[in-house]
Amino acid sequence: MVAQHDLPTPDPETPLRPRQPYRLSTLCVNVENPSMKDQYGSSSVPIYQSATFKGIGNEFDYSRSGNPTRSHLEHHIAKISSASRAFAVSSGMAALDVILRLLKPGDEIIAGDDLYGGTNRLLTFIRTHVGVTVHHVDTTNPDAVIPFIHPTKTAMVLLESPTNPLLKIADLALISKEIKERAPAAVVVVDNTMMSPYLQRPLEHGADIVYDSATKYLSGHHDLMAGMITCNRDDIAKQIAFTINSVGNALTPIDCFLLLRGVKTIAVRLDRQQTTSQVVATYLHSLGFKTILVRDIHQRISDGNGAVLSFETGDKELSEKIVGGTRLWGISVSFGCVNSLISMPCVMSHASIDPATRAARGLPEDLIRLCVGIEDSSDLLDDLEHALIDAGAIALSAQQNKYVRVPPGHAALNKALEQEWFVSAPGKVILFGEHAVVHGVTAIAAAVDLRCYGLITPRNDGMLSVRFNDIDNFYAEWDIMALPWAASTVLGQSERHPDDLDQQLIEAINAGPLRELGPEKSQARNAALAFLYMYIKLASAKRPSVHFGARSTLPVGAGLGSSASFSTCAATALLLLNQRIVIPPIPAPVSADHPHLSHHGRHAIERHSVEEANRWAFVAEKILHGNPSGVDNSVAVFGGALTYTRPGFGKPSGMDSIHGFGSLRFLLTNSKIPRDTKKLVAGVGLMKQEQPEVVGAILQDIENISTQAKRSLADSSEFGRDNLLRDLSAMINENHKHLVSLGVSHPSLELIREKTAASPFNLSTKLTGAGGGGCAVTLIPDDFSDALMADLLAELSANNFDPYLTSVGGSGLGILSPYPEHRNPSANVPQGQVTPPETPDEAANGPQLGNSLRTSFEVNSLSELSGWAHDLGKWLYV
Ligand SMILES: Nc1ncnc2c1ncn2[C@@H]1O[C@H](COP(=O)(O)OP(=O)(O)OP(=O)(O)O)[C@@H](O)[C@H]1O
Ligand SMILES: C[C@@](O)(CCO)CC(=O)[O-]
Repeated sequence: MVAQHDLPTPDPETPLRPRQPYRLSTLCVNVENPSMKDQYGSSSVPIYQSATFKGIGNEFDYSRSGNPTRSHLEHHIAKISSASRAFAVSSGMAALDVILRLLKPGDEIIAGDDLYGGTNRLLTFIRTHVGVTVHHVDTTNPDAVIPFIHPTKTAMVLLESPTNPLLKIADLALISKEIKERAPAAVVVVDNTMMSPYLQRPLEHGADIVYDSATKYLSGHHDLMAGMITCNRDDIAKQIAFTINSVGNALTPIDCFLLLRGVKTIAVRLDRQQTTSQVVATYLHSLGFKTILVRDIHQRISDGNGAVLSFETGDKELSEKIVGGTRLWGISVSFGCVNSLISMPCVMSHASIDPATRAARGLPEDLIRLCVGIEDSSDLLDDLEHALIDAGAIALSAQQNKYVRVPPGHAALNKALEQEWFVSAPGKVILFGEHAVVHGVTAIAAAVDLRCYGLITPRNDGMLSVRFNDIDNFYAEWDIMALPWAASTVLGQSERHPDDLDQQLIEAINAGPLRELGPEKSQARNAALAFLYMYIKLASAKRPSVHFGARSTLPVGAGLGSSASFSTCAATALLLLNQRIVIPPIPAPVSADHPHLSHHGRHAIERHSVEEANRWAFVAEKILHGNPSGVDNSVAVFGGALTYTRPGFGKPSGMDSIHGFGSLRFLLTNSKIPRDTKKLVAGVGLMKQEQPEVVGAILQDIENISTQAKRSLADSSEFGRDNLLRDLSAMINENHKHLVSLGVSHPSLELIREKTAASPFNLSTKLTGAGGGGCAVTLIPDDFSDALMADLLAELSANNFDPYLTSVGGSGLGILSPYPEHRNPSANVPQGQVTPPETPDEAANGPQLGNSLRTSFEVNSLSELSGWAHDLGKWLYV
């Protein structure tokens, strides 16, 4: 029914091919009004920015009563709304106000129960000030409306369909018919803002008056406020024109111009917005969020679903996080703009409805409303996904290789930026193949029962800090914004670190945050460099303010892989913080008798996460060691005992776990001679360059030892325990000799060898790790008596060495479970605001967070550390 204001369809050129009337999307673009031709033929309707018009008895005299730009707009909106008349006023609420002035005291209104908050507010006002009765009814059910219809008193029925934000649908056609039959004088009024005339024209379905907040889809750009009223009844039109003229709330000429301009693109905007909102709804639905979509009856009445959708998260606080975490989706009330918007109706657009009424009307407090714009749908999904991840609403499941919804109760656990992450990794002993492994030879190594621990604690002051208790209690802090971000090449969220270190970033860190650390602080400087390098590479998007602390029960720099276990802790903590790895939601236990996470937490970290941790630990090792083989970090991450062959030497590489190692007893003796792995490794490299044949032969011999040791360990049950121990002893001596030839022993290590080899001990010893000092490893036969051992320990201690009996092959990387049900409530964690006794000055230590593990972590004695960590709760291991 667009007859009166239809664009003239040209006469048929031939009777055989008559022209069709223009379709709606064409009508939307053509704003011409044949009866208001512009005197200059302007293509765009001019703005008649004039309050008055000269002359007597002309069409326009005063802009409150009429203005040419407004007439043009009203003609156009009537045309696309199947209306005979349209009126432009200053806002959607002004439109409703004008319509409600049709009522008189004693009249009754039947209105929906899920109305826009502003509509409710105005209805409440007229109820109390005008004496009109308002019945709120579930208009999705026409049967619920009928009992409230009074043949004479019902003066108006006010409908929204779909409703905002619950998208409830009213059968406009059926309700209009029922009303006309039962209360012929009542007018049916529809708020069509959610649809716009492009998608729904309620006048075609029996409504008497339709109004739109033209601030939304009609204009489309959120750059004006306007309301449109359309109708087909002259009697009503006359009253509306009278009210607008009397009240003076007609739309200004410039806003009429903007609205005319905006409406021309409504078809393309809404077509795209609808397509994208379908994509977004499908995405949210696939993640398992309760997503509200328009459907059913609506299909019969409208031409589309619109571009507003809602979803529930199950947790109001979580919803607030998601809404606050988007960047492309602007947090804003209102909808219908070319830009996408996100909001929480209960705290924003519908906050004016009291919570009890909201609850009674079924408006969930956690509901998130999405108003889809015309941006690229991939960008919108990407932004939404980031917000869901950051809020902890979804998490990566390596098993399913996709993001999955985190059960609402557990969402808080994955708020990685807000919680502490406590990790640990073991040191290692290399039995065969150190140094040679750098040059492609297979090494045999195992985890020892001494560990490094790393703790990341959130700060909230834009600072980043580290404390290395084991390195003269080193503490440093930096302003995060002042870190050399510009020097770093950015890595995508799932991108791997390239093989080569970013030298530009290393130089920038050394010249910037670390510039004041002289050579005497090289240990702390290197550790801080590795940490800052990974922090900048991994945190470029979020830049969280945190404190990182590392402590080790391992001797630092003594050949037991302290750097690899430190690297593993720092890398893993940063990966967890930045959600590059996640601890997947715990599945519900199958039964009380078979809870998950048994097996002492083993295999509780997904493979993909473990490999990612190992890759980044290797990056840190490169910073600390220059040219590491990767054996140390692989043991620190995977634990157990393994053979390791570095890639790139034209033979099979990788690692294999070996068994039979765990039953062996070793004595580790720290010579306490400081040395530098980086220099020692570089020294062997130089020797290889200068004497390739000599070194080549040594490397080949070490390879033979590793191969034979591996075979002996694998076959030990067949050849007997005694043979195994004898073979290993011989190979230990032989491997050590080769290390001496490579120039990496030290007189103190030779002394340890001499002492342990002497009668009555008769033991085999070799240096382990990089040598040059550090530790020696001695194989202890099964029949070595306690008394002999006591003598040996006394002898070594008397020579100022630190002997230590260890077991090997234990757990690799561990992460303290983030799930509260795994935490030990009786663990010694201080409550409330705490200030460590040794570090009273907040300025020098950063602010302390309540209930943080940090204080205990830093002040516990070294001997208490591992017991305390163990008692905190369940540790998840590789
Ligand atoms: N607990 C720790 N806290 C801070 N930094 C540490 C810690 N443990 C190791 N590091 C870093 O690692 C460096 C020690 O690495 P180095 O390679 O010299 O010893 P190692 O790893 O124990 O020996 P190897 O590599 O021969 O097994 C330290 O100088 C420091 O930079
Ligand atoms: C010396 C070395 O072989 C072991 C250091 O623990 C170096 C390495 O493999 O990276």
